[in-house]
Amino acid sequence: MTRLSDLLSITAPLKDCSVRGVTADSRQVKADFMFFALPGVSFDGRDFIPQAIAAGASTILTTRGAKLPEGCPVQLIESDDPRADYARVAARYYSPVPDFLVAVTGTNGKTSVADFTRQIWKRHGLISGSLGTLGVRSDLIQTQGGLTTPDPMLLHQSLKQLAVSGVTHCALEASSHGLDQRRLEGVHIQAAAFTNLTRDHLDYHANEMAYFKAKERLFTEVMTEEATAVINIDSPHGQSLAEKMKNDGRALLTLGYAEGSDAQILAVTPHASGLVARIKYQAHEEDYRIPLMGSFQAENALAAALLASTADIGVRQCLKSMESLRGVCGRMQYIGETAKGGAVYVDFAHTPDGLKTVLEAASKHATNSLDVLFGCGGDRDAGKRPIMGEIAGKLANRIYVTDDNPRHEDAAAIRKQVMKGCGKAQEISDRGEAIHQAVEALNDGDILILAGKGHEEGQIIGDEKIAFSDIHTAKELLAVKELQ
Ligand SMILES: CC(=O)N[C@H]1[C@@H](OP(=O)(O)OP(=O)(O)OC[C@H]2O[C@@H](n3ccc(=O)[nH]c3=O)[C@H](O)[C@@H]2O)O[C@H](CO)[C@@H](O)[C@@H]1O[C@H](C)C(=O)N[C@@H](C)C(=O)N[C@H](CCC(=O)O)C(=O)O
Ligand SMILES: Nc1ncnc2c1ncn2[C@@H]1O[C@H](COP(=O)(O)OP(=O)(O)OP(=O)(O)O)[C@@H](O)[C@H]1O
Ligand SMILES: N[C@H](CCC[C@H](N)C(=O)O)C(=O)O
Ligand SMILES: [Mg+2]
Repeated sequence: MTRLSDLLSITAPLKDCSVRGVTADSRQVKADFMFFALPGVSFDGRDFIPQAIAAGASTILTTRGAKLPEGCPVQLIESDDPRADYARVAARYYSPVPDFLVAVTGTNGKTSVADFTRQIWKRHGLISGSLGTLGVRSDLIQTQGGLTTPDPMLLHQSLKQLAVSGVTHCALEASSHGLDQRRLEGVHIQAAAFTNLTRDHLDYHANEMAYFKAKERLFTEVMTEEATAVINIDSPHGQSLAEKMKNDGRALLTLGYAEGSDAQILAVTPHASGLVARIKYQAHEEDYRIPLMGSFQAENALAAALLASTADIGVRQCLKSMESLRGVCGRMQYIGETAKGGAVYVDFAHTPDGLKTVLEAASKHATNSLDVLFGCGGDRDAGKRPIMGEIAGKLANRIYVTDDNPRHEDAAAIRKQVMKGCGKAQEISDRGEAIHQAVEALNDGDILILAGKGHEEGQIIGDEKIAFSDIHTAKELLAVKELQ
């Protein structure tokens, strides 16, 4: 039985009591629960304090200045940072967790790096897992994802489930929302990686600097003092973060094309079935055959190798393991070829830089036309839409603008904003129909990238999620057999 004193330090007038559950959602409260009343984006959790009390909450933790009804027997705890307290309490509520936890942040590449890190550990005989956009992944557990960095209670519940199943090493994705909302406070992060930072989520963060500052928290406030920072220094933000880590005397491993990186990429040569990356580490140069499509994957694989090495494995051994990596679901995933010889890939590019990166990478493999099909999600950064249109206009030949997850926005209005950037595109609202037309148009040597939805198995329209998958749709069109 959990006691309040197991979850936080209590001093008079607070009294110890049993806690039968912890939640930040009044609708989940039951007798003897601890309720965290958090001001949010759509609601203010403090408005639901009466409901939580009626449902049986025995303790409420919220912002300073909150008042409970006169004579109410419920204990009130005031806090300067109730979200951080919520996460720390969640961490104490669920144990054990895997012994060695690392996290990955950055605009693009988090899922890929987390998954590759899990794979490299496995290769070295460790029982490993990953947790993020794809959900929870280990040899024994596979659950669908919701948020990239889940709500603290779900996060710690998942970490416990992994630990109980034997997982000792786990890589987590740290989203900017998650870091800003303190979802990772209380997680014992022993190494953290930074991939890159480009435009995204400016609907949520005030500007790019605020977006970066949220990501930076992983290194300056969340990871442990002794943790190693693994930083791709090819972007200005990566450079400045690495500088900061150095000045603060933190353990640091840098990577990238940049001269002076601890692990420097000297060249990446694409091949029909993958890449050859020439990497310099401690004055020694070596070619690694990485069986992944898209030259950007060399950076992700290298970040994963360095991150995995922080668990006391030699860097060189981890670098060698890049040669047995498998692609990640929905990230530059090869689906198949049409009868005429056009190749189809599904990718999760949903940011301007992601789209540019994937199209540039694919152009190295296309001997004929490079085609792209994409849309933009609703209730997300609208400013990126015309920019993505422009990028497609510059880098692709046939362009199909279609619906992504419109959520609560007018899908036609979203498409119009994308089309502003690329007049030459065909606009086809129905995504299934658009994929059909795009596949039909392929000729020998063409490459088609279906971008933006990757692994997703649904399309969110309003509050509804209808079953839809780019992967299944394309496989059906190409008559590729599903392995299940
Ligand atoms: C903008 C955002 O990030 N919102 C997240 C946040 O919601 P919030 O705290 O603002 O919640 P709110 O709905 O305003 O409600 C405030 C409080 O009142 C409570 N409440 C509400 C109603 C009620 O009846 N009773 C009650 O107690 C809520 O539980 C909450 O504690 O905290 C919630 C609980 O953890 C999340 O579910 C919710 O994610 C929403 C659904 C979401 O779509 N988030 C996306 C944008 C997100 O987080 N994405 C990132 C980025 C991915 C990437 O890098 O690309 C991710 O990590 O996935
Ligand atoms: N290192 C990279 N640099 C630029 N673009 C990348 C990189 N890695 C992946 N991408 C692009 O971003 C897409 C998403 O990759 P991934 O899922 O690994 O990123 P993520 O950061 O986890 O995304 P999310 O924020 O949605 O969780 C890929 O499908 C690819 O198009
Ligand atoms: N983690 C990203 C995924 C976006 C995927 C894209 N399909 C969309 O819906 O915009 C987000 O929540 O912004
Ligand atoms: Mg992700």
